[in-house]
Amino acid sequence: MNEFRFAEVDVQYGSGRQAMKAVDQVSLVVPAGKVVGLVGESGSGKSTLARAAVGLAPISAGQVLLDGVDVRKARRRGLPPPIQLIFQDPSSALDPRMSVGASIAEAIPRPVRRNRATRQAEVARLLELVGLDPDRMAMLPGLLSGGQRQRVAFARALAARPSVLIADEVTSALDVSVQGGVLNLMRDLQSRLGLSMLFISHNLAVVRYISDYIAVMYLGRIVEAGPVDEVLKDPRHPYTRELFDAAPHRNVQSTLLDDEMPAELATVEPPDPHQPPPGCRFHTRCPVGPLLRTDRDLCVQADPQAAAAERAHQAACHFADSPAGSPAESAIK
Ligand SMILES: Nc1ncnc2c1ncn2[C@@H]1O[C@H](COP(=O)(O)OP(=O)(O)OP(=O)(O)O)[C@@H](O)[C@H]1O
Repeated sequence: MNEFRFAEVDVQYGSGRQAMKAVDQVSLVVPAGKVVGLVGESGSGKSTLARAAVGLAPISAGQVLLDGVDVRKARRRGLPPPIQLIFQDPSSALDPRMSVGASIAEAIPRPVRRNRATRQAEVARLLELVGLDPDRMAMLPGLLSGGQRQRVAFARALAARPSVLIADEVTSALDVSVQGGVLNLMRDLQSRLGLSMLFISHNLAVVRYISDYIAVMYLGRIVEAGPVDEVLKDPRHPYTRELFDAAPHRNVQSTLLDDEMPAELATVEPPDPHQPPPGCRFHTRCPVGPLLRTDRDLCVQADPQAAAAERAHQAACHFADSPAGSPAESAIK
């Protein structure tokens, strides 16, 4: 089991004129035991979605479900949190004045934690699981390297025996030389423990390496999702293509429509998230719809939704299936 799902989730910050939906109607499935990579430019709402899953950002509509059950119910009942979020900066999860062992022990469920011997044994097991010598349990986190601290943060996350891990840019603050080791550890633990994982990263090569599926976020919405190789090979949303074009690893992108894409569009600032554009949110930056002059109104007026909720590879673009031709009926709400 362990199917993890965002069902039409909204997250709103502020109220009145300051109100802003950082996450808007997001539906996304992480199939049991699989990894979904979540990408999108800065400010698109990736971290907000992650934080909403663990109760750190306010869900104003929709639900986060684990095997069909609203995770807020488990939190209210005081059960061990089934979803664990690991941040970019491991220091935020570790108290610098607490030993590594004490930090991990704090997250161990009460029945195991209560007895000193079982607690120590569990801490040692968790440290070994993340490739650290159990002797390190007496050390303060400040004496460890960045990579080792991130491993301790994993151990602490795993102490609660979660079903789902959310990793938010977990390797981006690390030295390049240790990033590979930490990534391999994550992938190994995820498959060995059968965890479902949402993996947020700016690095497409890393996402491709670790993920089974990929979801692309733009201005609070998921605009494209599907099996990672399929989406990387044949991105159907113009935003996804632009994002991939900007990536240093050009082998992940399609050249579809490149000829029609004015170079300066890539530098256009994203719209104000307090006032997202009507219709398709990407139309102010999009090189496709506006070029097909007769259909421009469609992009400005109609909000494209991904076709069928469970379709394998989907893109929320009126022209997703027919970029140079007529609008794709199935993609229109
Ligand atoms: N606590 C908050 N209060 C108000 N607005 C917020 C808060 N946290 C984030 N935002 C806003 O919500 C939007 C989404 O931010 P978020 O950090 O989720 O994006 P992101 O895709 O994770 O970006 P990055 O890749 O830079 O981490 C942004 O416009 C941001 O300014």
